[in-house]
Amino acid sequence: MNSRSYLQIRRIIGVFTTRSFTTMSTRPFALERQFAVSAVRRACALTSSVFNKLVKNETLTKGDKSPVTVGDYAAQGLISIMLKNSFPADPIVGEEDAGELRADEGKVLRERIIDLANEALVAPRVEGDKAEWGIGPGQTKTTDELLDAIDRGNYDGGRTGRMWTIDPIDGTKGFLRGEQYAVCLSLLVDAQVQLGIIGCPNLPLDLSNPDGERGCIFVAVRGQGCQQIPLSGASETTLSMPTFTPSSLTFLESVEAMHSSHSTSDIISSIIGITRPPIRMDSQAKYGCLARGDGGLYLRMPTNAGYREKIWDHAPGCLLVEEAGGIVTDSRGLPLDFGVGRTLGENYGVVAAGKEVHAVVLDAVQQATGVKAKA
Ligand SMILES: Nc1ncnc2c1ncn2[C@@H]1O[C@H](COP(=O)(O)O)[C@@H](OP(=O)(O)O)[C@H]1O
Ligand SMILES: [Mg+2]
Repeated sequence: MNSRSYLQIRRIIGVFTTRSFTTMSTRPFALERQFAVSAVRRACALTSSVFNKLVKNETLTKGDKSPVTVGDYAAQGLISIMLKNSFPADPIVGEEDAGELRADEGKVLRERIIDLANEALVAPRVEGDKAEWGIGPGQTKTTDELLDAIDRGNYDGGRTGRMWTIDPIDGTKGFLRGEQYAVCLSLLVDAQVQLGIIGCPNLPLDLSNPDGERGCIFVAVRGQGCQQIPLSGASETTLSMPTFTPSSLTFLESVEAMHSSHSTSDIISSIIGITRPPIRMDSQAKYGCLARGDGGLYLRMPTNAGYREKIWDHAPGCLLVEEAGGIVTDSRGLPLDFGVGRTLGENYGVVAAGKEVHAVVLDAVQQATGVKAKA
């Protein structure tokens, strides 16, 4: 066989295998999963670039949150543009809206955001990316198109139909500290999370080796398990939560004591007999870590009775843990309800743990907080 016909055969095989994976797959939500991995990978590259350009190399005045604002808007714009091209009928519950950017005072931020979003949109396509998603060379968008895309995140949520949630930079405080943050996306159908995905550009693949390789995507489709995909391009692994005894648990919790009461977690921990110090980490990276076996327990105990948890802060992570074999409830033992609207409604905290220990932990949570079990 001459080299030309060999190359032609290789091309045909290549086309056939790509098509058989993307369009002939019968797995539910196969296209959505492929899309979500592509969108989150691109958004992770964007947020890493924001960190390197605007946080690491600029002297920020204390309290200056502009880099995270730029990253938040640009990443939501990027994902929303891709969603509009891919699943145009699906509404979006996104953390950001473009109101402030449209005002004259928003001009400087707006220009930075448009540049960053366009830079991310035109980056070359990699395996799994589709041109029809609006990505690749030449796919720049105008300012109005991007602002409109950001504003597509204003859906009110609810109990019926398909909808996506976007948290473009979850763990904004961790992002600014150069620690953990996550790009989070989920697909809900009739208030059930069917697909959850979070990209964690700074997360060590192995928490016990913090100087080792960093950066991964966690993805789960309901009924299809939870996988970890290294951002380096190495192949994915399926995750399952190991079995813990109550006293062998280490609990994961927020770095910010305003987001989750450290003192309540301490009381719960001593009731259970946990002796190890907590792993404190920003963002939904906690759910991904729990799914892959780090710690065994994630506690989020309310600090402010008036605060309503947002659905984009929990929908993706919740499915990751459930698909890895864990249980996620509130402090009453009820499943998190993603059908109330943009928030989880009444705030009763989050208790995420392995099947074997969840009941013991829940009992300790109820003793410590006085919250009553479900009727
Ligand atoms: N008082 C409060 N109680 C609980 N969560 C809060 C809160 N104030 C803000 N948050 C949420 O906590 C998220 C971060 O969670 P964590 O502490 O686990 O990193 C924030 O997401 P953003 O960083 O996307 O704004 C924000 O939505
Ligand atoms: Mg968030």
